Amino acid sequence: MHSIFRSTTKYHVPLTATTSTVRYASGSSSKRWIARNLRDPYSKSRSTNYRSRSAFKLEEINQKCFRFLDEGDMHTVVDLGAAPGGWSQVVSNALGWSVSDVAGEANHTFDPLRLDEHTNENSGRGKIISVDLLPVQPIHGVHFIQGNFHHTNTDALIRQALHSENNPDGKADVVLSDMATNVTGNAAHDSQSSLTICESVFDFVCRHLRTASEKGRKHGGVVVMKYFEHPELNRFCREKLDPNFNAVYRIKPKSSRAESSETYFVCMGWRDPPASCV
Ligand SMILES: C[S@@+](CC[C@H](N)C(=O)[O-])C[C@H]1O[C@@H](n2cnc3c(N)ncnc32)[C@H](O)[C@@H]1O
Repeated sequence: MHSIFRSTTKYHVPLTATTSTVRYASGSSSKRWIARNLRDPYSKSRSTNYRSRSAFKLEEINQKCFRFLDEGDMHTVVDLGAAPGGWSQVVSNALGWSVSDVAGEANHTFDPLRLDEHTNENSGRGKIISVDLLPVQPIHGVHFIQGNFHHTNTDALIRQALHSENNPDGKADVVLSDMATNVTGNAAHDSQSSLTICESVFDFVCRHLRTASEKGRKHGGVVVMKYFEHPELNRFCREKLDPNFNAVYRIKPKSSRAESSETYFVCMGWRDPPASCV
């Protein structure tokens, strides 16, 4: 069984805890945390499928938004804030790469630096470039870059990874961002960080996203980005997203905890980059 551990005050408690493991926890907050996870269908199913609960959010977004990841011409995806790798697993699956590593066995043999040698046996299409401050265990089809998304050298590494013989213009078909800074508990500070991330992701999109016309499809050139409510977000959406995409949706997946203000912008059909992008 694939189990992921979360640190509590005194003990490591498996997320896949069964009622028999509840006795290892101490303190009422640990008990509340375990009880919540036992009730949570997404945490339970995570033990057999994905590395993170977040993976279900992307699955749901994909289902609600024309299954954009399943389009046969979706080849190049950038996943920003990828650790521990749930979203990258969903994309790897959608692009037809083997997901045997989800069960753990392929982690020992797969070398992401030798993607070409694995192409035949896994028969996936395209490339997923995943970025995070934290390490991500190998996933088929994923080129992982450990670094700070805000740093120019990380951007240079992404640019380099995007360019290939099969992707000569070095553009991405999809940009995903589930990035979030550590929650401080200060709502004003946390939502300000979220706005800053959204603005940086938009700048990234300006540099790296393929347009709808380059794609030849109205909904081509897709961005999914997480945000937390902020008074300035409506302005950001009105000035940056609405004019530059053919459709912009705000989606709160069922798998996102109700008590969290996290929501996702799903932007489809990147128009020709605005003057402000240059
Ligand atoms: C909610 S987690 C992402 C979960 C992921 N989508 C999954 O399904 O496994 C947010 C991630 O954003 C990353 N992050 C936050 N700021 C970042 C930055 N400046 N550069 C790169 N990664 C960052 C964090 O390290 C964290 O792993």
